[in-house]
Amino acid sequence: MSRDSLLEEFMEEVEARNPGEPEFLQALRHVARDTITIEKAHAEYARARVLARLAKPDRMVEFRVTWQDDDHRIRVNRGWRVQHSNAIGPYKGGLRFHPSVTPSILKFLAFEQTFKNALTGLPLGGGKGGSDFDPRGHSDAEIMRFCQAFMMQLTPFIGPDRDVPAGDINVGTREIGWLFAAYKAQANEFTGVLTGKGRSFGGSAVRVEATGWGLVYFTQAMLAVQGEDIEGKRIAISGKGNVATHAAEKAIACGARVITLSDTSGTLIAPDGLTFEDVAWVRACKEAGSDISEPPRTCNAKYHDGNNPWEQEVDIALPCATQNEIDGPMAQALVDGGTRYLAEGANMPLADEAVATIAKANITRAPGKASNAGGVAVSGLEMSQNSRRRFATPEEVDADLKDIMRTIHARIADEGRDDDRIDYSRGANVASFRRVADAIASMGAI
Ligand SMILES: NC(=O)C1=CN([C@@H]2O[C@H](COP(=O)(O)OP(=O)(O)OC[C@H]3O[C@@H](n4cnc5c(N)ncnc54)[C@H](OP(=O)(O)O)[C@@H]3O)[C@@H](O)[C@H]2O)C=CC1
Ligand SMILES: O=C(O)CCC(=O)C(=O)O
Repeated sequence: MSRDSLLEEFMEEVEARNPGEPEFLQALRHVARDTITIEKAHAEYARARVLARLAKPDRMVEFRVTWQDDDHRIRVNRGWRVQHSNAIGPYKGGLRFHPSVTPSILKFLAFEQTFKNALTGLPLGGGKGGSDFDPRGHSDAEIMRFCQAFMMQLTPFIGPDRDVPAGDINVGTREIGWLFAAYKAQANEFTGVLTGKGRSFGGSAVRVEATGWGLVYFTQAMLAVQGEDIEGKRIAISGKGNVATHAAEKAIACGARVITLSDTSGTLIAPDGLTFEDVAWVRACKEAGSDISEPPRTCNAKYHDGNNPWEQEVDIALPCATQNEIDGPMAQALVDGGTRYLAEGANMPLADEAVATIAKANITRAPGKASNAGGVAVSGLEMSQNSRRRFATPEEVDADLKDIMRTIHARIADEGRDDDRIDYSRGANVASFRRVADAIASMGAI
């Protein structure tokens, strides 16, 4: 049977079992396409039915989150935790609070997380969770009460050796503090049950910066293969959150010119490059819950309506906002603008049509499960620091982060090398699949 026939047979069954879950099926298909023949060729993997097992999360809990707003009215949201796989370590992955959150989105994120975490080389399984709660328009007190109510429901399912959540969209250090306090009060124990904590109560240095910085370290490794350097390169970045702003700052510090940042309303375009002060203002907008439509007079950028930062002439694109943010026409705009490298800061930021357009144009593309793994890698280091009860310095953590990103690059480049080009996506899927599959195949039928 050809690879395509094997894939279609496999996907047909999975699609029948997961109707109405397009994001989950999209992520699954990418991984299955690269690994289905590996499973077939490896008797132990085939016997263990690794792909069929990974096509279903170990467990998924859904709960009601009931909380009270400032007017004492009862509000009701939905919450979930998807525990995808603990084959190589406790479930690990972020929490997202956003009105777009659905079971399909959390299942795709948890699925990707299992493979990403395997690439870090650390003992971390994969999970993801969140709620359809929209923090926009709510007071700080309301967001705090929501976090407390959410953790009331989540507490029985997590623990430092069971499942260790962290932040994701709209869940930053502040929310982790409120979630941690609620867990601590209910469980009556102080453990490293969450990562991304404040430094004063067990958080790791550099966790806040790690995803964006790691993305730049990975990009530098990709460029080095071609004998190039990030200095002087023009970079388009989407998003205005944690990943986008820290990637922007690190890129500027390395001598690159960051031409864009964006949010759901519009895009900042700075033909000569944003400054550190500009990025700090963008971060302040995110923290204040405001948009970026009115940059200060000192800002190097002009604001444009519409969230499309991809029409500029740049060397490198770093999508750092959300899944499927780049569609086919946006990808074509990147091609037309001369982009040669794309590294994903967000999880699955390219729609299928965009993946095909970027591949056809021979743009070197790093998949999020590799290029944005720096965040969860430092989360893994935070877990170790919590267990040892000893903390590393920012310099030590940054050195470890660099080392992890370079090692991920080297492993997946090795796995994805094809004559004179590297298919980083295939490399990442195959390298992570082997690690998870080896563990699953060693554990019998459970
Ligand atoms: N935080 C982390 O450590 C990690 C995050 N990621 C991934 O990175 C991505 C960003 O996460 P993070 O930075 O933490 O989230 P944040 O909540 O800090 O920021 C997300 C930002 O993205 C903006 N945004 C959403 N959709 C779009 C869009 N279509 N176009 C432009 N901007 C958009 C939002 O704008 P607005 O303010 O208008 O809503 C928001 O400001 C997600 O895919 C996440 O899963 C991956 C690895 C680790
Ligand atoms: O640090 C973590 O555990 C989660 C990071 C995350 O959610 C991600 O990598 O997408």
